[in-house]
Amino acid sequence: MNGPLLKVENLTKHYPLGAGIFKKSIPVIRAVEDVSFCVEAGETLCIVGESGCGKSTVARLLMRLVEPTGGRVLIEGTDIAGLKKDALRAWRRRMQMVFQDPHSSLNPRLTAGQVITEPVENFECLSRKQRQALAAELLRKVGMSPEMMHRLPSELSGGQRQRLGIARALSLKPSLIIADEAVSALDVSVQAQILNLLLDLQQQMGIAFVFISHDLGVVEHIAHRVAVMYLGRIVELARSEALFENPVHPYTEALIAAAPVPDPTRVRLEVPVEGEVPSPINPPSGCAFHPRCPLAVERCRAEIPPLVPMADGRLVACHVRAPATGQSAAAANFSAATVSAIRSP
Ligand SMILES: Nc1ncnc2c1ncn2[C@@H]1O[C@H](COP(=O)(O)OP(=O)(O)OP(=O)(O)O)[C@@H](O)[C@H]1O
Repeated sequence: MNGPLLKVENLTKHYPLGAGIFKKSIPVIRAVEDVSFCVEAGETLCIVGESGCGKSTVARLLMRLVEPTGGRVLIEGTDIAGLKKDALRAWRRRMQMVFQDPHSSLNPRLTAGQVITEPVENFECLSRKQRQALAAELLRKVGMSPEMMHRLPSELSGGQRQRLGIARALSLKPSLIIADEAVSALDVSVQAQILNLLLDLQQQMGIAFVFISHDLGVVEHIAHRVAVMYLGRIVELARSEALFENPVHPYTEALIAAAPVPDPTRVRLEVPVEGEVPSPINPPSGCAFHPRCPLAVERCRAEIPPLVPMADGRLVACHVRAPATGQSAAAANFSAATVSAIRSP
């Protein structure tokens, strides 16, 4: 395969606030603004940021559950917006989603076996025997006993329900799984089991993940690369180790400073982020982070900083820490191309 599995170019989503008849310009919620990134086969890209920064909207745009206001999503080079019925169905097999709340995302009237085989049966007819064999195989794959196939979701624990959601996502042998806060509702020990299961499945089946989380501990455990979002925009995109060892954007630095430190040898940064996330209806001028940023200068109030490539390949949008030079600004104008430059090996 040439090029990345998933390429997102300048993706934008604005939700109109009402439909005023007399107003020429309707106010909008700027949920996602000019977001670009790629995901390689077998890679995990985590998207992090505070509540409301647009993470779930990115997930919904990737799955084409909502239409973008601008930008494109390409799977193996094909723009999903242009796909017609059959091609869209075929593409949907390749990308599956695992949701935060396995309880509400599983049909309570179907047995675990039916939940697992339902997506496949949308594409092909299975005999009773084939259904049972598939359900048993996938239950084993996610560490559950095949006997569980006769249980209803309400008869399973939270961790078992999330395993079931993963088994269902695996049934179509996807190349990419979008996991939106997939472990947030679980106890810490169950979270660790599910994360390790996802890592094992990635190794066995070469699945790529876009993993959305607000929990930096989880992200550090599983990410190859991390995109940090603030008020709809990516402000830093870097390899995971580099990001956690040496965050460059002041917002990334503050997020890491505010996270609990499981490793006692790591020195906690001093200034956690203060203040509220501003409204996405009327975001601050220039860099949206400037009202909360200890480093803000006049330029931050006036100009939106472009994502600029740094010496180690990461991308940072900050006038102070990553000022755009003539050359880097030219590269940043082609942000999608720039993002491709730091694809995983
Ligand atoms: N269907 C919608 N209609 C209007 N506004 C929406 C809609 N969906 C999301 N938003 C708004 O878009 C912004 C981004 O929301 P989104 O759910 O993507 O953020 P998030 O980072 O996933 O937050 P959380 O971690 O709390 O789920 C928020 O201001 C939200 O209120």
